[in-house]
Amino acid sequence: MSSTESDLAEYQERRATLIRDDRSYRRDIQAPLSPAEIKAEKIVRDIRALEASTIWKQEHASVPHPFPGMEFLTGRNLILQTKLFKILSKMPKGALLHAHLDATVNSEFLLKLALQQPALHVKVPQTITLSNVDSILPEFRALPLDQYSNALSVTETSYEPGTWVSIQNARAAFDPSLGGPTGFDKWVIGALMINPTEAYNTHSTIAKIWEKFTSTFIVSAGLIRFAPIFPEYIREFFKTSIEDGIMYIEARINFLYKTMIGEDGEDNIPHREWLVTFDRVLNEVQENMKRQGREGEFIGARIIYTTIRFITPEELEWYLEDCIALKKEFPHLIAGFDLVGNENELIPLIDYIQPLLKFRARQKEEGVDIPFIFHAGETLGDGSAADMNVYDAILLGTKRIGHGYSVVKHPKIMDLCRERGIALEVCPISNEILRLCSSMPMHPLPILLNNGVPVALSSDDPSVFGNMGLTFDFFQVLVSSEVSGLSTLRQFARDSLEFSTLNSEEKQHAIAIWEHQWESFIEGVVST
Ligand SMILES: O=c1[nH]cnc2c1ncn2[C@@H]1O[C@H](CO)[C@@H](O)[C@H]1O
Repeated sequence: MSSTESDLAEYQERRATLIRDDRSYRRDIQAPLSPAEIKAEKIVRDIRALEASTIWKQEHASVPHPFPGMEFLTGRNLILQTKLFKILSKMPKGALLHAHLDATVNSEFLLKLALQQPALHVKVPQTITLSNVDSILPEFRALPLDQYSNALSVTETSYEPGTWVSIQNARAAFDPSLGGPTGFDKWVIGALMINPTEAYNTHSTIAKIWEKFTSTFIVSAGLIRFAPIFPEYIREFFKTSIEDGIMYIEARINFLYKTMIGEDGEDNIPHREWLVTFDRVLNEVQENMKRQGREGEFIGARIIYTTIRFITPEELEWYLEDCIALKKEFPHLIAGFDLVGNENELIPLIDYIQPLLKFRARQKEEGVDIPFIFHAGETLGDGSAADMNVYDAILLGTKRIGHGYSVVKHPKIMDLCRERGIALEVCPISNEILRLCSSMPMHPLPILLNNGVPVALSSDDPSVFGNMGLTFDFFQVLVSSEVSGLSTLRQFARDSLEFSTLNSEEKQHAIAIWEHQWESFIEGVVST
């Protein structure tokens, strides 16, 4: 070798060492790949490269500036056309660890469920017209029989503001100039979802998008918090999750309302009945899977108890006691406790510190174990109360962190997450739509991965964002990094089980099933 050749070789070696060192914390490069995985990895990377230079480079009438990882709501239709999406939709995803139950079922499906319920009524503060239809929100409620209304329409000038109209009537009589019944559906769906114009134009700040976001939950609560709909809603959530390759779920349920409305229209069904229903549907779905010989595809679901960060510390005590009582009665269902809502505007964890510390002691007395699984750091703030929530979540012993978007600002926290195995439930599409970043290449996920922080990718509120299942989030991540590949997605799926609240035996069982599914998936990729 001439001296320049040996210089070059030495340089290449130093370069490789530096890159290796820089990536040495990454969890996705630890396990060796099988020959089939190596092939599949290459196939997927080739397709990604091809689609980056075709689909994502072409002009499309409705997508003025396409690029891989672009704003989800604008790029969604293009994503659906890719081969990569088709492949990922078949991938076994492991567990879904971060989803708010009341935002998990396709909005059109929810509306269909609602239209079958004669008890459900709608009211509005003023007659709906062409000029206000986009800004007036429907309020839904199931009424007792003696309060059923025979008012016909919310679009007639004779409509008396604030009167209940049965949703079937309201839909049938929705004015033809507003699109008739289809116009009614469009109006309701628009109130249940965030559309691209809102996310990227009219509401494109964190404060404004949260206003719209929060309003969708108020509208949907009127439909979901109704005993005849609740079980069908959960059933659909499980069914569609299974179809997307999700085998286990830890769903956050909002227990802020202390009761649900019963079939008779009375608002008096307590939380324990909600859990009885959840358990029943879970068992039915699992039985059904078993009959089909598919029990491995759905090993279960649990609940993370949540309430909202605007209650007072005194009120929190009631919810913590409620959570303990539910855990005692349904130990297999309650997986953890969390506080949710817009961290930028609501009460920080530190203000709840007394009841939260007391919760630990109360659990000891009652002989139960309910881990905190806190939302924290879902913010752009640097040292803001929302950013500081990360410190309190860690000090309070959180098992995982919901979002943790601001964790990358805190090297010590990243070390602790890596060392103690505190996984982050990262929700890429949610973060982008809620305006923390404007596209996936701007998302801090690679910083977490390179620091060895365990990550479980999650969908958060798929019915509001339109990212049903986990395939869309996996897709956005895969097309936005050249380091990440199929083995990165494998690690997310595996870690979602590893950092779940399953006990070690259940985990082993789940991971064994998942590994089997993964092998078949890889075979499928290789043989296409
Ligand atoms: O990304 C999120 N961060 C914080 N809170 C959320 C998020 N998504 C939904 N919720 C909250 O959960 C409740 C419904 O269960 C809603 O009140 C909503 O504000």
